[in-house]
Amino acid sequence: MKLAILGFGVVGQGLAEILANQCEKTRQQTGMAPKVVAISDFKIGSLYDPNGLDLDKVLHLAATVGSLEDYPNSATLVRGLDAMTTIVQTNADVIVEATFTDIKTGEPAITHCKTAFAAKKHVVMTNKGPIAMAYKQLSELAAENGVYLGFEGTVMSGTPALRLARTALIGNTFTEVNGILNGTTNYMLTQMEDGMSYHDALKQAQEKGYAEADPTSDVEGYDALYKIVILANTVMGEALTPDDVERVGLKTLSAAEIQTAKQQGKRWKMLGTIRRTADGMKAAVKPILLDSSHPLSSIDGATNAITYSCDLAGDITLTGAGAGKKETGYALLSDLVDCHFFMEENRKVTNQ
Ligand SMILES: NC(=O)C1=CN([C@@H]2O[C@H](COP(=O)(O)OP(=O)(O)OC[C@H]3O[C@@H](n4cnc5c(N)ncnc54)[C@H](OP(=O)(O)O)[C@@H]3O)[C@@H](O)[C@H]2O)C=CC1
Ligand SMILES: N[C@@H](CC=O)C(=O)O
Repeated sequence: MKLAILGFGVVGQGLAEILANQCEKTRQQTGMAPKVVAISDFKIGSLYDPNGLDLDKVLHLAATVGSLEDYPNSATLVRGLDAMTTIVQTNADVIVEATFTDIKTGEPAITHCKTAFAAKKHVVMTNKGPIAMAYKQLSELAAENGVYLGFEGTVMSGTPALRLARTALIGNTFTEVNGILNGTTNYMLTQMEDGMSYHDALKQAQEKGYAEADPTSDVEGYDALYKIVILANTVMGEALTPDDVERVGLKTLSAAEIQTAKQQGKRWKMLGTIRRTADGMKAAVKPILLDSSHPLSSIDGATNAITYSCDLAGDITLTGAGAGKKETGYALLSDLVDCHFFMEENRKVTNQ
């Protein structure tokens, strides 16, 4: 499995660290032996070596100088390829899409996916744009081209919120889904309950690698809205679009309201909700005041949680990291393992 990583920020580096340190363990467990052949990033630079890149050197340069310029030259090394050229002209068979999530168009990541599929390359991604804006089209294109499309990290980072619903809970109809789906705002709310200012709490969330490149996406609720749309489309089988979701940002909540709630033993949470009703699907992302008895009220920091209300299995709640370098890198690893099994299955069918 030869990988090209598009976007080498928090998440791209999170995956590279896991591959550099724990690849042997994964190989023993699954038989998967990935090699990173290309990295393409606006900020840090781009490298391609068809024989594979030295991840320890790449990660050292990223951490110390924030540039890949000093990566050693070799007869096979190519520098400076942009994302599209990396997809089309390298020998990578799996594209890892970890560029920024554009909340208006989902581009250029949607085009990255389409280009990869046309070139018969698999895609795994944490970028929410393509799945929120074009899931149906992209999943159909992937199927037509016989390639894998993985997107576990788009909702709740490395906590397997999508895989749980799409595999372990199969056979249920989800009547309602409720979740704390944004790590940044939950982290901010937790800090603000302890008296920190809105701006300091946001700054800390950014420093910890939780926030989007443009944190407006987190605090105004767009990031959680995208996740609600992804859940509706990929788990509930409902073609909801971003315009179908009511959205109220965190800024509408004052520090005084957060403190008053605390004194009353209650907590404000940015809650994402999708409900099946007699009038169709109702979806929203907004601050909601929860009693301490509510199952989602005790969720602190960058932790996320989701409750699937199932017609057969009842209410099932999953809690875990909603953001972070290692955690989101792990989400990509879990998709790569799934992709590896998909590739193995295809190989078997072709050889029969
Ligand atoms: N951080 C997290 O915990 C999580 C993040 N995600 C998603 O994963 C993706 C990556 O997040 P994260 O790593 O935190 O973001 P970062 O901003 O840390 O890294 C993204 C990197 O991609 C570069 N980039 C942007 N567009 C392109 C492009 N077209 N071609 C090449 N490089 C590009 C950026 O450069 P520049 O800065 O110059 O634009 C930046 O270096 C996002 O879509 C995010 O929504 C999902 C789950 C959790
Ligand atoms: N910015 C997002 C990152 C994960 O999707 C968040 O804070 O949850």
